[in-house]
Amino acid sequence: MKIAVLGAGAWGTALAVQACGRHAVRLWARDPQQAAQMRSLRRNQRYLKDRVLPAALQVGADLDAALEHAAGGLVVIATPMAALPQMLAAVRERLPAGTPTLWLCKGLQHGSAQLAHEIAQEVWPGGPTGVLSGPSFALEVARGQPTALVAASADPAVCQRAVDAFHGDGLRVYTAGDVVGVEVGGAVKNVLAIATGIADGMLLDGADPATGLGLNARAALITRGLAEMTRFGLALGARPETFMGLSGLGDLVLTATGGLSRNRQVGLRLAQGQPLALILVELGHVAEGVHCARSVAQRAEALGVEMPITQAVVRVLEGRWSAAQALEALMGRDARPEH
Ligand SMILES: NC(=O)C1=CN([C@@H]2O[C@H](COP(=O)(O)OP(=O)(O)OC[C@H]3O[C@@H](n4cnc5c(N)ncnc54)[C@H](O)[C@@H]3O)[C@@H](O)[C@H]2O)C=CC1
Ligand SMILES: O=C(CO)COP(=O)(O)O
Repeated sequence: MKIAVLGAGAWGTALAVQACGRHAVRLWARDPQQAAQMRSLRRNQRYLKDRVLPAALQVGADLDAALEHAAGGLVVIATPMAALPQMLAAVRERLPAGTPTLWLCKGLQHGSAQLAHEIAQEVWPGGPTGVLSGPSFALEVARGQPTALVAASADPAVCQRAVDAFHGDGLRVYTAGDVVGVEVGGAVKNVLAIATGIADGMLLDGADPATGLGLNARAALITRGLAEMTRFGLALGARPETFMGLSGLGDLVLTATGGLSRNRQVGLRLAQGQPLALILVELGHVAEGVHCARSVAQRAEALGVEMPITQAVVRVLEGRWSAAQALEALMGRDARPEH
């Protein structure tokens, strides 16, 4: 199969590397200098430096050439959420016959608070599109470590194309029809990973500094966070079982507890009092939870859905609350039935 991966960050590079053993893969980087460096060093020095790029992987900065390569095969949009509308518009314009297209980004659009498939409905109505999500740190996939993903689309043929492209060689690709649920899981888990990072980074008198507020607190945040994610998703029309799957509980556990998570790292450093702007510069990668926390909170509020952990993360990100104030607010809420 001919595959174009649009976006040469950590995740796009990892999936391109994974697929190029069996398919003709072309990886598009928006920066010509980065593309040239990747071709000469056979490494993505900026975003995924630990993995040598296989000789078979083509890398370039010509978007037209990448899309032409993928005609009739598969397009994978691997940019952050912010670039999704322009990427979808490019695919629609340059591949008018319609080539199956998946996005990997996890979030809600800043401002409009739209999920990815809602953007696609506007930019490319009826296009053969879907989402590929699930618990997957790029570095582990690039190293060939076992990983399970889920491809979701209203069109089963798009899911099948994702399976044909990526299933095998250490990757399992499950399929689903619940696009809303899969996208909500991927977006909200990033916000919750910031929350657990904050909790794990806080210092409490008499507690082990290595575990911050403690393991009990972390488990409570993950569980109550899952309840928030599920409430929000159900209000948007998702199916409850999706939140027990790879893109819900699976990705939440990975990102909230895994040291490789950028969103978790943001939380850990916020708890130490570091300024957000500095954290983001030093991170050098996108942390989607930072960009979408406010959109999640706004959309939840409009739907009448309570998301107290998300609200607390928004206030900490915006500098309106310290980590200690967020803790006090969450622990001070009235008692209630669990379900
Ligand atoms: N890194 C990971 O382990 C995983 C990441 N994701 C999601 O995939 C998306 C991309 O993440 P990463 O590759 O890790 O990010 P990254 O920060 O490593 O790289 C982002 C890439 O997108 C490019 N980019 C940024 N703005 C762009 C624009 N306007 N137009 C074109 N390209 C643009 C950058 O040049 C860079 O190549 C995010 O939504 C992330 O949440 C999903 C699963 C795993
Ligand atoms: O989505 C991811 C893993 O599934 C990556 O999470 P981070 O963006 O927090 O690193």
